[in-house]
Amino acid sequence: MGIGELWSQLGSILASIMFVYAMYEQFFPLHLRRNFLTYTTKFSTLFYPYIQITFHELSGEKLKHNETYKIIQTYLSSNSTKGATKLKAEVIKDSQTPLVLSMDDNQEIVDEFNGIKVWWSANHTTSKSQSFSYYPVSDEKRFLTLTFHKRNRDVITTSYIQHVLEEGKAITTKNRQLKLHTNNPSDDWWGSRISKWSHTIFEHPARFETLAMEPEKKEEIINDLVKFKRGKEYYAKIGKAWKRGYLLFGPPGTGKSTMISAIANFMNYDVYDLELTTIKDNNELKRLLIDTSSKSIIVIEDIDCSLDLTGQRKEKTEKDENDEKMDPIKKAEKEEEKKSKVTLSGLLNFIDGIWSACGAERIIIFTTNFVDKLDPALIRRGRMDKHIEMSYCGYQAFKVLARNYLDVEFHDELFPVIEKLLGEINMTPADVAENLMPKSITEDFESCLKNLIQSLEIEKKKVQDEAEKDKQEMSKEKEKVKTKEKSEQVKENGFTH
Ligand SMILES: Nc1ncnc2c1ncn2[C@@H]1O[C@H](COP(=O)(O)OP(=O)(O)OP(=O)(O)O)[C@@H](O)[C@H]1O
Ligand SMILES: [Mg+2]
Repeated sequence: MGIGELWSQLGSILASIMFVYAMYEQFFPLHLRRNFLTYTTKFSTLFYPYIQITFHELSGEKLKHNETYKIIQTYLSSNSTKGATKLKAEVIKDSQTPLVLSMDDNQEIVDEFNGIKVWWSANHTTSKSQSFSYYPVSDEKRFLTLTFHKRNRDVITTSYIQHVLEEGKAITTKNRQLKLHTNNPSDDWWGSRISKWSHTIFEHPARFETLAMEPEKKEEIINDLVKFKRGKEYYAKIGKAWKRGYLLFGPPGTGKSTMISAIANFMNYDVYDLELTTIKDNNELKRLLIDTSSKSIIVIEDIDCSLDLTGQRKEKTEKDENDEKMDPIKKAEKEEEKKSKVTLSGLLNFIDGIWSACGAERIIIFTTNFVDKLDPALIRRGRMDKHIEMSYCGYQAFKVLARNYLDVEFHDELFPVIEKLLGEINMTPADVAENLMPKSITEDFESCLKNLIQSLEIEKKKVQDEAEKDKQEMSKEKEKVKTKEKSEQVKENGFTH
């Protein structure tokens, strides 16, 4: 029997004595009864050296589930499996560890904080009231009791409870299954009953360890993210909303989307994939933002194709040139997007307007293939705090892919050849990865490396041929100019040399 339980039993004995006393109350005058009660209460608090705090499962008039109770339960579940002898198993929704063990009723566990011992017990009471109510009320009321010594009152009520809540929240976040949200077309937002976002479980396997890029650059991004995650006090101190913007830019297939997944897994954040095309106006954009949760990444992919944000300060010829380079799917999407009335200023407000500070710990990521074409206002520092270039595959990035795809760290003969070729040829990590992938289960790693070398050589030849062609055309062009100049000279002077 734990100390908390012992004292609560002593309390019940005292209550029984008082009950017996009440039965005989008619034999005692009122003033004597009052004095007796006052002195017994004083007596018990004088000698009872412990304080108890209870946390109820249901709270408020409508008996809603109490968030604090759940958080404490999560905190205790990581300790209770060690301390309690009777455990309760529960299935938790949206958790990576669906079966959670917690201490059963009337069990007690001991916790320690800065050398101070505290006791937690799980209890319940069963009410006998049968009153009719519109809100179905459970007869059983559960609560957790925290017992500690009076002398530790300050530490427990301030630091310890705070520590329990923070730890509990962190465990909940860690065990939580990540979600990928996409915005529903506003025509479907029926009043407030249909959610603005739909979600699915986010299970992308991308990690920073499997992301192919230069190690120093990767390290820099990881450090930036860690600093951001731990930056609650810092952001409060400098008076800035706790959010950070990343702009990922680079050619198709260099890993921008993969990087977003790696960031989500690393930070343990939900992803909100914002499809601007289905948003009718700035007001809808604002409503969507308000409906996102903290600890999340809001992503706008291919911002250059989203709306006409890029076209506002762009000359027509440049635009046409981009449209030609763009793949047909993106082009069709762009046409569709023109229906939306979201404007550049609406988007800027979305990023750093006054209501973008509702909720905290959020990362906003834009991706683009054409960074130079974006409106500078959209990507200036402070909005997009970090600009990350995702580039063609270098040797270090190739080594990561070779490890991922072939489990090979080095090859004396083939790695140096690949290093040289990657120095000469631009190939995206997506293409390198495709070449490294074994084409059959019998294909060995050497053959895959040779496939890559072959593709790089074909690419090199193509580049050389094109350069040669360009050179020839240039000299033809020069020749033409020369001949033209000569014939003009002849016309002017009326003779030839
Ligand atoms: N840096 C990388 N590291 C690991 N894998 C990569 C990397 N870049 C590309 N890949 C591989 O190539 C595929 C395509 O990459 P991804 O979709 O991330 O490119 P992207 O830059 O987003 O392209 P787009 O501009 O067309 O959207 C990925 O599924 C991944 O397998
Ligand atoms: Mg992408």
